[in-house]
Amino acid sequence: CGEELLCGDKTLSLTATRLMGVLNVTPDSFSDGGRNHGFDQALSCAEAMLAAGVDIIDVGGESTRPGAEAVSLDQELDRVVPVVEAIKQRLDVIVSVDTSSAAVMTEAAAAGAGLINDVRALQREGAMAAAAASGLPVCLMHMQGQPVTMQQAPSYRDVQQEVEEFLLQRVAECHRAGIGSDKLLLDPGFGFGKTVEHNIKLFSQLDKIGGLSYPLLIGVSRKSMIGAVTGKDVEQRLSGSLAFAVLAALQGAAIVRVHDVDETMDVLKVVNAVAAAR
Ligand SMILES: Nc1nc2[nH]c(SCCc3ccc(S(N)(=O)=O)cc3)nc2c(=O)[nH]1
Repeated sequence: CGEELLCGDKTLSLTATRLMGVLNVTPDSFSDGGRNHGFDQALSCAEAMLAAGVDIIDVGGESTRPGAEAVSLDQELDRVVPVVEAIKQRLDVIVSVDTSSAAVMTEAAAAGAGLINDVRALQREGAMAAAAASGLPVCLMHMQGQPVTMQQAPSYRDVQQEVEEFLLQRVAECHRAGIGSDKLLLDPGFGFGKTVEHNIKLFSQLDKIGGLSYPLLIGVSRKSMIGAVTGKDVEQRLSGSLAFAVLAALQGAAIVRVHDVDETMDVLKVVNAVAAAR
């Protein structure tokens, strides 16, 4: 895959595994017990993440955890756009917008977002055109079903093959819309319509998806697959999350998406230092 990603007015070097910090601006985000990230809290959180060394801050206004209800477009716009704008104006960091809605992509791009992170891989009405018009790089993620029901009965013939086929299909659609390969990242979507077994199997074969020669974005931080393996609940999943971050980086992930940025930054510095010495 290319060595650099053009993210609006900033470039992201992909020669080492990069860090994306999660900034939930939803009242019921899954990992912080619903502590409502108001505007001021969001900004100070963003500052702290930048101080920790994150390369990207991912701003999401729709909770897409299992069982999450849909959010209105206006709610999402009100939550996301002011935060993207403020971070862009005050901090020197790439802002990604975690959205599936065309209008949020357009508004966030105008407000300075440098990356579109769509858990629905541009399948919503108008999303493909909005992403193409923004000129921004896009992360295409696999999800089976929709958040409200996706964990009820996930099933695959061959999870790795089906996720790969889906992502390649979305890549072809992007090419048809004029979004070049240099603007695409792929993501298997851990926890999005998959059992723990599906997630672990998928994780063990990351190199096969990475072999598609697109940069991979990996998001397993604090997810239930860690809980299943360690027996720990969501506040106690730091060690498990760090282990998965190391394993993702060792398998060539371009970006890891995490909540615990301080700790993961140190882990990636160690992994990248050893990788660079090879
Ligand atoms: N590209 C990308 N964007 C993402 N945005 C999110 S939000 C997480 C929603 C969630 C929470 C918890 C579980 S669970 N049941 O596995 O613990 C699943 C999904 N995640 C990702 C991800 O991975 N990639």
